[in-house]
Amino acid sequence: MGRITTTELSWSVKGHRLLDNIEMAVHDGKIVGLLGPNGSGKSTLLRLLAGLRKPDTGTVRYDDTDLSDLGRRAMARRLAVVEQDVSAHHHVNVRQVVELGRTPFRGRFDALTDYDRRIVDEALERTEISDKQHRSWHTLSGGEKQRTQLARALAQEPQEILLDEPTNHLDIRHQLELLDLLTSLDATCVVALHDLNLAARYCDHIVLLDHGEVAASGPPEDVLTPDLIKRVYGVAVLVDREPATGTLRVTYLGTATRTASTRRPAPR
Ligand SMILES: Nc1ncnc2c1ncn2[C@@H]1O[C@H](COP(=O)(O)OP(=O)(O)OP(=O)(O)O)[C@@H](O)[C@H]1O
Repeated sequence: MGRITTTELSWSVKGHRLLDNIEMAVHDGKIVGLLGPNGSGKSTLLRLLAGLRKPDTGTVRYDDTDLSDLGRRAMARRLAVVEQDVSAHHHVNVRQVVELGRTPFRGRFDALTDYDRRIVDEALERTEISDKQHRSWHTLSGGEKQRTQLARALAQEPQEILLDEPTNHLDIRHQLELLDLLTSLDATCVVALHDLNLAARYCDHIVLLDHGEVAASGPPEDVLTPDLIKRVYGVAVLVDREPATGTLRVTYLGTATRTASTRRPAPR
């Protein structure tokens, strides 16, 4: 398990600040939810955390090491990324996609070891995609592709996982299973989500983004408040606790006037 810390992280495109002064600390084994309206910067932040974009200012640290000092292979051995738009895998089956998760641990021409195969089997089982392991990638449904990508990530045996809206193609059972699975892992997770109730139920901590800035950061009960949700999303909500489980519950009452942000809108 690893710790992820960002300090004064900023990123711009053509003079427009898309992320501004992001301060975030994700502790070992915790699940941090990235929330925020469309275009608020969730995917961009995940890309910076993954080292796929270089920040203009600020740092990303994994444990005590600056991301820029971690080599690509060292990163691939500890960090798994489950992206929103799953990349196309041509002429490969599900199992071969999941086997890619073992690449950082193998030499270029090395065959899979028994250990590799066992880890791949387990990843396929935990994501309930074993029965489709010989199916061609391009024949999968959106949810099956998403579960295969998660299996590839698990096959990496990562210390940290970054997930960009991993539930968006999943039916409700698989949404709950995916988040239960993340909870059961020995890994630190940062997950971009749109569903406030799933975030309330599964996240230890929430970072709420608005126009590339942190509007609020803290435990779900501090961030998922009617005032903040109205201000950031422009939606009136009722927040209470579900009587049987005591879980925080957000009920959408309707759209409301969104408090004007001081931020400039991102470029179109
Ligand atoms: N390379 C780029 N060039 C210009 N604008 C960009 C670029 N990358 C991201 N943006 C803009 O930055 C803003 C944040 O985008 P991002 O994809 O991070 O938002 P998001 O919170 O993940 O949104 P969604 O919920 O819709 O997935 C958007 O307005 C987007 O259009």
